[in-house]
Amino acid sequence: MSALANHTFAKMNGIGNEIVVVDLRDCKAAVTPEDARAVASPAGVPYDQLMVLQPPRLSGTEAFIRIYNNDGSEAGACGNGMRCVVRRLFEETGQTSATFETRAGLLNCWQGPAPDLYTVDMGAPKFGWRDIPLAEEFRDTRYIELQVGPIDAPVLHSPSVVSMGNPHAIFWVDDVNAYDLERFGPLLENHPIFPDRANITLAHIVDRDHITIRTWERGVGLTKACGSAACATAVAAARLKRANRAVEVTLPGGKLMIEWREHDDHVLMTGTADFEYEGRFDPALFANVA
Ligand SMILES: N[C@H](CCC[C@H](N)C(=O)O)C(=O)O
Repeated sequence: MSALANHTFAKMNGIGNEIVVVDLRDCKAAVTPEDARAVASPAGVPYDQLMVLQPPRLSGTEAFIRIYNNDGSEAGACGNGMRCVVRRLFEETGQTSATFETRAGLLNCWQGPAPDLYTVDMGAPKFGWRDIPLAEEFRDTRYIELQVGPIDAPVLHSPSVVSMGNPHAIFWVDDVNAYDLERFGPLLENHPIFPDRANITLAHIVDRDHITIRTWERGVGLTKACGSAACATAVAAARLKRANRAVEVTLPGGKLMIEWREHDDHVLMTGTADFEYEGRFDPALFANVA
């Protein structure tokens, strides 16, 4: 029987990124990729990421969080999902700050700078080709040799690559809506240069304080928002010296404030998180899951 059968969940969203939060801290069983796919099935609850709270493994942390994409794959980071988890927990407990463990490391989160805003310290970005990871060595990950379209007239080319606990490729363009991301997204997500696949973002630097993005998410597809992509893009733009270290990022579903802090190299992501409804998983959903 699935750990999720009959369990309650919260359907939330982080500026349109569809999130399901499940608290399994009272339960030893873990969620499997098959469970995650069953939840995403037509009879289930539509989501981009399923955020599962498991019992804490480290003292001082609230939970060990596992993050599933709707294809059942697991992600090391999900910025929008973390804000949803944080809002849910803070409303239950009255806390205003907390630390969580994810596969990518420890995340400090707090309410603020306004009551409806939540900030996640996403940790330090990584730029090494093995860290991202890339299949072969690239010394300068500010631009890598990768393109789609005709060889002498590429449609998209030379992305910046960054790990925010998950892999991101950012293509710099003049208009994020001028490209068929549904067509190029899957090609780039699954390109052999990305052994763990990658989240694919189109980014337009409006000015030094403002960037617009659109993202094809690994394991999901087009989403209204991807928090870690906003972080990766802000960092990549600052690294190219084309934007300030604190920027506003506009995504199809809303906006996020991103700051790449100088003193500790950490990236802070601030935005809203919305609660939609609560439910209980129908055990029939998992009938075919071993
Ligand atoms: N929506 C997420 C990212 C999900 C990550 C994922 N698609 C992957 O890396 O596999 C965010 O707000 O950061």
